Amino acid sequence: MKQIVTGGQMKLLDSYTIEKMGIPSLVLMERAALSVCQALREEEFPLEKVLVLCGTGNNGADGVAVARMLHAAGVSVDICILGKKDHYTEEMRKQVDIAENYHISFVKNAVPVEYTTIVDAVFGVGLSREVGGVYRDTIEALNRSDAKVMAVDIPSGISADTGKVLGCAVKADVTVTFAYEKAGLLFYPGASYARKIKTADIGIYMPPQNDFELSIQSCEDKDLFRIPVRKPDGNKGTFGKIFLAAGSRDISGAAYLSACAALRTGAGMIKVHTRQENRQALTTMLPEAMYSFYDDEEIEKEQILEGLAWADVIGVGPGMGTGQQAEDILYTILAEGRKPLLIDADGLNLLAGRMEVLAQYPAPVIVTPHLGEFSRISGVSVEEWKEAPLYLTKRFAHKYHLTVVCKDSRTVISDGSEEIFINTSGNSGMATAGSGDVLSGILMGLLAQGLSAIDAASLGVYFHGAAGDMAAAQKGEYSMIAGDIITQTAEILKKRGAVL
Ligand SMILES: NC(=O)C1=CN([C@@H]2O[C@H](COP(=O)(O)OP(=O)(O)OC[C@H]3O[C@@H](n4cnc5c(N)ncnc54)[C@H](OP(=O)(O)O)[C@@H]3O)[C@@H](O)[C@H]2O)[C@@H](O)CC1
Ligand SMILES: [K+]
Repeated sequence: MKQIVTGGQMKLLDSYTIEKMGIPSLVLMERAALSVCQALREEEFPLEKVLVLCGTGNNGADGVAVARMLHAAGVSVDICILGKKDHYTEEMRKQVDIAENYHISFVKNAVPVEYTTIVDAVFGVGLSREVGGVYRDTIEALNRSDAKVMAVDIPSGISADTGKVLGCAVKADVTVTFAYEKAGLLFYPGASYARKIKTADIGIYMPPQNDFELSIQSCEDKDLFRIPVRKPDGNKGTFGKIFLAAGSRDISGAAYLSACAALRTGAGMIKVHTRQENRQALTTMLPEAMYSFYDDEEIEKEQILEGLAWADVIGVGPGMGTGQQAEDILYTILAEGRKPLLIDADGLNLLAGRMEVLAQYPAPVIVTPHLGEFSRISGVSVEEWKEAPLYLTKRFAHKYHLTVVCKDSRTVISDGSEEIFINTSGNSGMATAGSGDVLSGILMGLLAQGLSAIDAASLGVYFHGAAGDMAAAQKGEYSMIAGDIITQTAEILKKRGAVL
């Protein structure tokens, strides 16, 4: 698991390290600048003629230190400072004094096209408002040049908290970020502006007890090993039983993908409750599942109650439609279910405006809305969510005691506690029909094997994205389809099994 921070949190960690631990600010800065110089070499930046563009804060001071190190190594480098002298931080003043002692060239109006490499040290985590005036003109000229661009800490103009472009922003080729990745480097469009991210250890201290309102985490490949080990003496019951209400008249694809993904993730058994018309298709495509069917007459409440009593995990929604029967099934499950419950797709649309009914549910509930559905069930507009994705997801999860998987290019997962997750696996090829049904199946499969709701959700979303990345590597982002994600799920679990 990787720790991610907001801009504000990073500033607190900087101050804590300097004031409480006693490491001088200039020492941190020296390490920061060294890591940028090292990355310039590792990434083979063309260092024939380098421009370091600096702001007046400590990001600018990092830049001046980088220029000094390049100069000392014999590189031809110019420093251009945007902003007034009286705005310099103490560190910036100091770095400029040192650079002057080295007789480094300072230029007033840099022309970006004249350089082979540009180091962007205009704004870091201290960016506080829209970028305009000379800053905007210079950043736009930089983006038009052919120079290779290295961003110091974060591309200038990107919000460290949301990844939004504040007015305009530097398009970097590589970003060296200090101590921890900033949330704004993960969320889009920030992630596209940062391109390749390298995280440098500069000696920042993370106190064991901090007062952060949010502890932001991001899963990594090694977290896949937290998928439960398979007991050699286990039987079908050991690996969990799922009751899934899915599909509607002649719509069987979503039910198939979800049920298949749950079984491929390792669930012991699944029973699908669906419309009579799907019988032939589903029993042919997935004979491994069990089924109960309903028709026009009634939703077969007895069969639902039997399924709910039998199952360890309940799922509702994929391809179910929003008609009266779907609503009756959902509300039967909400009234009678006693096991962890996953609500997806149409199940969520049926809940819009009535979220309080979930408060009575006696076991953990996971909801998996995409951003549009989240907006419908929470009343938060998509634009509002983009301004504060972490806070708004957490607030909603906390209000209704849910585990929320808010699906977007960077899915956010929260159970309302201070620990919140941003997912970084996956690709645009996964924006394909049925991909969400596969995710719901994976989450049910992990719940069935005993993971808690937040572990199943955070790990399952990462797992789904990792399988999607493998599918894209094989089929390409254009051509991959949801079934390919299930195939690759199996490949990942095969490797996981082989390590045991
Ligand atoms: N010792 C440390 O703390 C360490 C810090 N480190 C580095 O410091 C960075 C953080 O430094 P920081 O806090 O000084 O903020 P920074 O990002 O330079 O920007 C603030 C400046 O920008 C200005 N400004 C803001 N928005 C603006 C706008 N839209 N348009 C115009 N101006 C705008 C703002 O001006 P003001 O608001 O005061 O007018 C202020 O002058 C961090 O990212 C890392 O690189 C590392 O070296 C490790 C050790
Ligand atoms: K920067």
